[in-house]
Amino acid sequence: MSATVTRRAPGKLFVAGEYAVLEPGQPAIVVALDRYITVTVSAADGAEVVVDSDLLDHEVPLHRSEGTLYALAPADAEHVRGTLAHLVSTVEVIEQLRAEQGLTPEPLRLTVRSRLHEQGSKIGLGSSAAVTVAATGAVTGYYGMRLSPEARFRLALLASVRIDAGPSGADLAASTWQGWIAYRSPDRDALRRSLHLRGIAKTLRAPWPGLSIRTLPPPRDLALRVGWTGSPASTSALVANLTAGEWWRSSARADFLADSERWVTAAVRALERGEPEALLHAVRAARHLLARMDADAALGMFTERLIRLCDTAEACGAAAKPSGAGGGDCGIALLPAHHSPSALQTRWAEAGITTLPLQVPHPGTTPGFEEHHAGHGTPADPVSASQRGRP
Ligand SMILES: Nc1ncnc2c1ncn2[C@@H]1O[C@H](COP(=O)(O)OP(=O)(O)O)[C@@H](O)[C@H]1O
Ligand SMILES: C[C@@](O)(CCOP(=O)(O)OP(=O)(O)O)CC(=O)O
Repeated sequence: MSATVTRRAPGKLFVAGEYAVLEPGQPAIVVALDRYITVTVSAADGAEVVVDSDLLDHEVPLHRSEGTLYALAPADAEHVRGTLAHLVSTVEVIEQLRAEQGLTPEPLRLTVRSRLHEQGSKIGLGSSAAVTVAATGAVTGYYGMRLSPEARFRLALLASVRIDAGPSGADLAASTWQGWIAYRSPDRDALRRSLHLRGIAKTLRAPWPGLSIRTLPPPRDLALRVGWTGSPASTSALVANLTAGEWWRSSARADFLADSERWVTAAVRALERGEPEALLHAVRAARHLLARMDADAALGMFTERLIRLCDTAEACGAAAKPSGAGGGDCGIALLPAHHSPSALQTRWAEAGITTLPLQVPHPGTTPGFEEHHAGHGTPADPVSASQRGRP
């Protein structure tokens, strides 16, 4: 009998700095929420790797060839680079790291259960990050690799970058450390090049200029409320539109980045100093900045429903904004303690917005994340970290 390892990782929302954080070194604030994806790894039977995800109606058996996973059944090939892409890339990255150290892979069975979807539809809390972080923890745990949270975060970002160097990784940081996080992204294109040129271990150990991750105190005297528009949005389509458009190459982008840095920094300072009024002001400024960018770039971030979500929350005394890429998904409101959450919930319901009953989990208390630590620079050396064949 082999050991079974289970890890869970939470979803997240952006508080400020979305889009700007795509630029290496630009800051954002993200927050983890208490809806999780759980990944369990055990010994596979009948195939080298078997994936059982609740996004598919059947298990997918895979085989390995030179560090890459392939579907055994031709009909499953689309899933390997589609629905299962994040899981598959995570396993490949970890096994390639082990291969660089002369360690052979084991038969693996991955079982994935998500609370980040409702009736097969994502609710906009970052399921790709949660599944990648949970799978990184479960697979490295199964292989007996004792890695720091930063090493696991870096592995998760490399798994993500192999699929698409676009995403900033802020969601992976929130999912890894939980609580409120200040994040600046590394250059993901450079990481991708480094993976090709130098392999996994050297890339993990190298400095990642631009990357910074810091835990923040939660806001004082303000409640975070989450409103769901009910319509899923495609982050990758919105980001692709923005980066392909004229605005991306205009001077307006540089102004946007400077203003975003200013307001995210103000929000970070307000959190650190426990100044609710300053935080509300910064969140409102971040909303208006995004609205201007949206109009200038003709992006489609602020849908009618997201505007209603924000305006209704403001009328109830909160500061509100869309969270993340927009175009649907969720918005957030920071509601001063002396205002009624039930009044906001009622007004949101009248405006067609569902209040999601979410809380921010306390950092470090969730099984699977041993430390409440976020740092800069290089992680604990993942290569010399103790590794066994199987626990
Ligand atoms: N339950 C799950 N099982 C396997 N993979 C998942 C699961 N949930 C999410 N994923 C991965 O995350 C991807 C969704 O990412 P994305 O479209 O960016 O949504 P989100 O905004 O929720 O992150 C899926 O295509 C899949 O690769
Ligand atoms: C535009 C962004 O800065 C924020 C997107 O945030 P979302 O929360 O919309 O993303 P998903 O996790 O895919 O739901 C892109 C990024 O940071 O990668």
